[in-house]
Amino acid sequence: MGLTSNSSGLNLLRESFNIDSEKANAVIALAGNPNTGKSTIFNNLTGLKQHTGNWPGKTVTQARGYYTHQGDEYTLVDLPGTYSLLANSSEEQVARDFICFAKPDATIVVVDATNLERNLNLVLQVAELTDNIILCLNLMDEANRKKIKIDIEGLEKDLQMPVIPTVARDGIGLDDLKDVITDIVTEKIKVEPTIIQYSPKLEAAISQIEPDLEYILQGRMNARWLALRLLEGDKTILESMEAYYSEEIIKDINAKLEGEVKASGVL
Ligand SMILES: Nc1nc2c(ncn2[C@@H]2O[C@H](COP(=O)(O)OP(=O)(O)OP(=O)(O)O)[C@@H](O)[C@H]2O)c(=O)[nH]1
Ligand SMILES: [Mg+2]
Repeated sequence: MGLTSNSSGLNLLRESFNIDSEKANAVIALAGNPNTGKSTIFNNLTGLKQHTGNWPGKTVTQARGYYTHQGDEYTLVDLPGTYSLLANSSEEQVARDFICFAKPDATIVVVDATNLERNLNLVLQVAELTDNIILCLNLMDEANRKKIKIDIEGLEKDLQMPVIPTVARDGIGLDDLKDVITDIVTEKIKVEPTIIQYSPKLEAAISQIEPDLEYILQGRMNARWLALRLLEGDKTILESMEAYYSEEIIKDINAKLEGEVKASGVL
C-alpha cells in the first residue's frame, strides 16, 4: 500500500479539487475527446444533484455530482474534453492533474464510436496513468446508422479493459456502465490495461529511471508514466507535483534523476 492509499492524505488531495472528503465515497471521472457525450452521461447519472464551479486556479468549468447504485453513493466528475493528457492546454492539464493527483477510483473514457481510431489515443494515454479504466463506446446509434461494425469483444481483449457500448442520449447502456463501475470500485474485477511498448531505446531509458521513481513515489503516481514525462522534458508535471506534493518529494526527484534522465541519452 503506497502513501496515496492513506485515506487522509488522499482526501486532502481530493479536497484541493473540490471533492468533498466528508462524503468519502468512490470518485469516478469522466474523460474523453470533446463532444463524445460525457456531459450527457454525467447529467443522466447525477440528475439534478450537480454542482458547478471552476477548477482550482483555472477558468475551466468543473461539474461534479452524485449518484447512487446498488445502495452506494458515488461522486462523479465531468472532466473537460481533451484529445490528449499532455498538458498542452488548461483543459488537458486539469484532466491530467485530476487523474494523477485526485486518483479517481475509476476513470471512464467516453469515445465516439464513429471515430474510434482518433479517440483511442486518449484511451491509451489514460491507461498509462491508471489501471482503473473503462471504455465507454458512445454514439453507437450513429455508428449503426453509418454501418460501422465494432468488434467489442475483440476490443476488450486487445485493450484488456471493460468496453461498454452506449447511446447516452437515450440512456441505453448506462446501467451496464454503472454495474462495471461498481465492479471496479468493489474490486470484483481488476483491470490491467494493455500498455504501449515503445522503441527499445526508450524502453531502456524507462527501465533505468523507473525503479528510483517507484521508490520515491511510493505508489502516489504511476512511475512508468512519470518516467516518460521526464524523458520528454515535460516541466508541467513537475509544477503540478510541486503544487500537490511535499517539497521533499520534488527535491528527491530532482536530485536523483537529473543525472539519470540526461545519462539515458533520450533527451
Ligand atoms: N446520436 C447521439 N447523440 C448523442 C449521444 N450522446 C450524446 N449525444 C449528443 O452529442 C452532443 C454532445 O454531447 P455532450 O454530452 O455535450 O458531449 P461532451 O463530451 O460533454 O462535450 P464537451 O463537454 O464539449 O467535451 C449533444 O448534442 C448530445 O445530445 C448518443 O449516444 N447518440
Ligand atoms: Mg461536456
